[in-house]
Amino acid sequence: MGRVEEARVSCLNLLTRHRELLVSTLRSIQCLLDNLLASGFFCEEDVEIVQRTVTKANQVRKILELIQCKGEEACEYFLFILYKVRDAYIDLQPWLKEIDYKPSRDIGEMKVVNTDPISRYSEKQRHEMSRDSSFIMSYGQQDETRLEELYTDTVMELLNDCNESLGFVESLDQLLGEDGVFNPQGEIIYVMGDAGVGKSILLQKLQNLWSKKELQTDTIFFFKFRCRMFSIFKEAEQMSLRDLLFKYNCYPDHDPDNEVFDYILRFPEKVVFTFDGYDEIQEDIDLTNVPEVVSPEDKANSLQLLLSLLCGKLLKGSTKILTTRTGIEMQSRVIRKKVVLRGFSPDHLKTYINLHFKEQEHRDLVSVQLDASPHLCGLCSTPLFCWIVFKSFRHLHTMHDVFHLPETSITLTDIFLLLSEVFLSRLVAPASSLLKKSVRCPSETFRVGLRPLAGFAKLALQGLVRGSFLCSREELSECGLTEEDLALGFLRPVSDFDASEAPATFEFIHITLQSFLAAFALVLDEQAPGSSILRFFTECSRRREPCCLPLAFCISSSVKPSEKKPFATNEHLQFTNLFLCGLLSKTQARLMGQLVSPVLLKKKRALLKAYLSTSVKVHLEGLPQHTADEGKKVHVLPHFLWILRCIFETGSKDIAEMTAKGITASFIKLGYCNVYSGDCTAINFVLQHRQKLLGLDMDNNNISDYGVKQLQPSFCKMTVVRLCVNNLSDSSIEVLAEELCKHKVVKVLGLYNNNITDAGAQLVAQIIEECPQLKVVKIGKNRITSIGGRYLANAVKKSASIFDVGMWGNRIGDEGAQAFAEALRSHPSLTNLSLSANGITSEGGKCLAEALKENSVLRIFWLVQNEMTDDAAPHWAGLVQADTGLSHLWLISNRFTAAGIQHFAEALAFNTKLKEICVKGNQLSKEEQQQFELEKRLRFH
Ligand SMILES: Nc1ncnc2c1ncn2[C@@H]1O[C@H](COP(=O)(O)OP(=O)(O)OP(=O)(O)O)[C@@H](O)[C@H]1O
Repeated sequence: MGRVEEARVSCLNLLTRHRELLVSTLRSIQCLLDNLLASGFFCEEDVEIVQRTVTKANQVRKILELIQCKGEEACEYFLFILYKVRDAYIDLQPWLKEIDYKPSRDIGEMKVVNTDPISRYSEKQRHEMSRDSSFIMSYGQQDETRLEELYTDTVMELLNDCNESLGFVESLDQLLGEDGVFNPQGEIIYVMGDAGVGKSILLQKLQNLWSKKELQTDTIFFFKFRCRMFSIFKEAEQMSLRDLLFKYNCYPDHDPDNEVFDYILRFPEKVVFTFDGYDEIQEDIDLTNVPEVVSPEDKANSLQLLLSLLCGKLLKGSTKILTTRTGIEMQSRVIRKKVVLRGFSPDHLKTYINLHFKEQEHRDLVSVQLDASPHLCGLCSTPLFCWIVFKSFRHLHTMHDVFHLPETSITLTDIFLLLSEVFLSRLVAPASSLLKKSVRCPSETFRVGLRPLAGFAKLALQGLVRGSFLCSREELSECGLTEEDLALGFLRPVSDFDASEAPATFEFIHITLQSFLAAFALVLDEQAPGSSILRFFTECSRRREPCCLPLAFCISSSVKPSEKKPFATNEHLQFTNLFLCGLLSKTQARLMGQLVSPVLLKKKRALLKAYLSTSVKVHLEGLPQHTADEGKKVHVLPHFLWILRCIFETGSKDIAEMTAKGITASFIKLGYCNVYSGDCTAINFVLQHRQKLLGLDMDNNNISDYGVKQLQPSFCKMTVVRLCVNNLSDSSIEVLAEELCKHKVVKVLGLYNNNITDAGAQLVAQIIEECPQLKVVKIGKNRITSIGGRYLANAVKKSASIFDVGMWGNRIGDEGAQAFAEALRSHPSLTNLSLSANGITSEGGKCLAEALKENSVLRIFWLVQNEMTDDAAPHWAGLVQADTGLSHLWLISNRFTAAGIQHFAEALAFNTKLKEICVKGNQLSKEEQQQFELEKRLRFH
């Protein structure tokens, strides 16, 4: 008997032998019946017989009975269905594997149609998601762009739980994968980013890829939610998990036995959720009395369901991507990995220009204008602002033939005025092509559009005061807005899950636009007392702790949120303040003077000026200061940055001058303040008025080369320039070298963890050589090889001021080490040097040890994570024995064995100055390590 024949025989037998298993496990009966009928193994009557049988188990028994009567081929086809429709018969897959089921050639050619509810539901989701995600949101339903025609990658950085960089995400697949997971027990992929940086678009792209099966994942269900949607559900409305998934997302058709939901509960790892805009959850939900949801059947408040999903009380193991504005904190224990979006890099920006403008002429025009303005480039690194600028450029260019982007000091207010002008220009749009080349006159456009503009502004302000991003038709008409006004583009409808009626709920196309319009309302309001323009300043200046209460509540039910507004984030209010400053600036006086009484405008401007002139001083005085080597040092809060942004927006030199005077500290720490390149113009705007020298620590921000260019005029007074972890390339170092070498006041230069190569290292070497006060240089974790290492070592050799050099995590190798050895021989000032993680072997190590014997100044030396072996050990032991003055020697994680380490142990007896020598992480057993520690202790005490 041939193999095929054998297999056939075994199929029939198999069904008999494993009948019990099949009866107890088989689900999705309908799919079996559909295929057996379509293939002709069953007739209509067979199907009816099965369907007439009452319980599922009996239905399976009946099918088996019938199929076995039909013979071997039918039995094999039956198995083939189980094999082909994997998702529906997932429980039987291990069994098929165990019996080593392989379809015969004949059967393998037969058709199997997947009519299983689970697969159908997945297909339905893919279909709907493809439809919903294919276009970038429609602005005023006037122009839609296909996602794939405009989507451009952005910079995505992985962070650990302490917000330290773990590198960059290279592809969207990687976002879902294991890279950067710092807490495997955590459930949430936490994506943070500033306003308009592209969080929603990123999710949309993921959804689109999944819908086309182009995302590397074996998940079969995808549920997308916008967090602000949870405000649509009435507080009193109780719903179950099933409702949330099916009623408010996508309904499974033809699923009489609830197989889809059962499947989701059984295999949560097959489900992806995206929750967009955690920061947008509204504030007035009282969580205190809501019970924790742990059962998928229980009804609960929708927000409670959301929180239970997020922290894994429901559907544990499902993939959850949550986006939020930067600054909203969440407990690390529920976070699996953290990603921060940094916007467009210069290369991304180029790609985006090419996608956005089809005409080469426009591409060239925009590129030239951008190249001329690093400030504009900085703003355009935020995709939303970039989109507005480009869209306005295109629109105004077509309408008026010639249009240039605003040049030097374009502000965010300018950008949103431009967007409003584009929207309002629809009211004055030329009817004939003759008028097409009309002269652009923004004030006329705003004057004509004042009624709807004032209406939208009022609506925006009302929403902000209420803490709401959504508005109803009634609210629209209360603000005097008509159906036609909707077509201007400021608002878009929100799906309220009842497609049968005209949309009843609307939202502004972007929250930042709502903030802008709210500021407009504050300026336009002639009734309220002038001082009411400052209402949001007062609210924002109150210091808040980062909020993570809702999830604390989820993790431990004993924690009760004490604050009434647990989700509050005030960023949209900060934006309103910023736009207020812009609208009241002198630059906009002509435009605004046409819309509001000039007297009132003047009064409001005076109030604002008085407030801003003192606010930095007041803010700084309220912060703890301490005195360090560099003088009075203060670590500011992000609110400080907002004040600077506001001051820049006013464009007032007077205010900037007063602010600069108000900074009494000589060292400001702006680390982890979320400074992005566009902010550097604001910082520079104030700092250029400062007379005295200043240290500025801007480590761990998102400054990039554009930002450094913006700061150029301020470097002349900077004694401390700390720009670690800021995505800088060599072109930033060019700017620094030019300025720092010219002014020679710099004492500390921090460039750790950027993208500096040998060319940049050569420029840093120049700074070391030419700046006589420079003491500290941190340039670790860049891309410096032996070439750059040599430049730096030669510069260090010549410098008489430098005492601390950090080179950790480059690739200078033995050649670089040898150059440093030369520099170290009797160096007069260097006391602290790190050459850790630089690929240095025994060869380089020996040179360093020998050179150090002639140096009595160096105190601390780091050679951690290199590749030295035992043959270098006697040289280091010799150094220890020479008792040069070295107090700390770190040789952790090299390749010394116990034999090598023995040299150190012996040398210790001759040393009087060493306070620490650490050799952990070498090739020592636990006992050998303990022995060394013991000998160390004997010597040190
Ligand atoms: N990767 C991208 N490629 C092309 N355009 C983008 C990209 N990201 C964002 N945009 C543009 O910027 C606009 C705003 O982006 P998005 O709504 O995703 O920002 P966001 O980070 O969610 O902002 P917010 O926090 O204020 O809600 C988009 O409508 C789109 O025009």
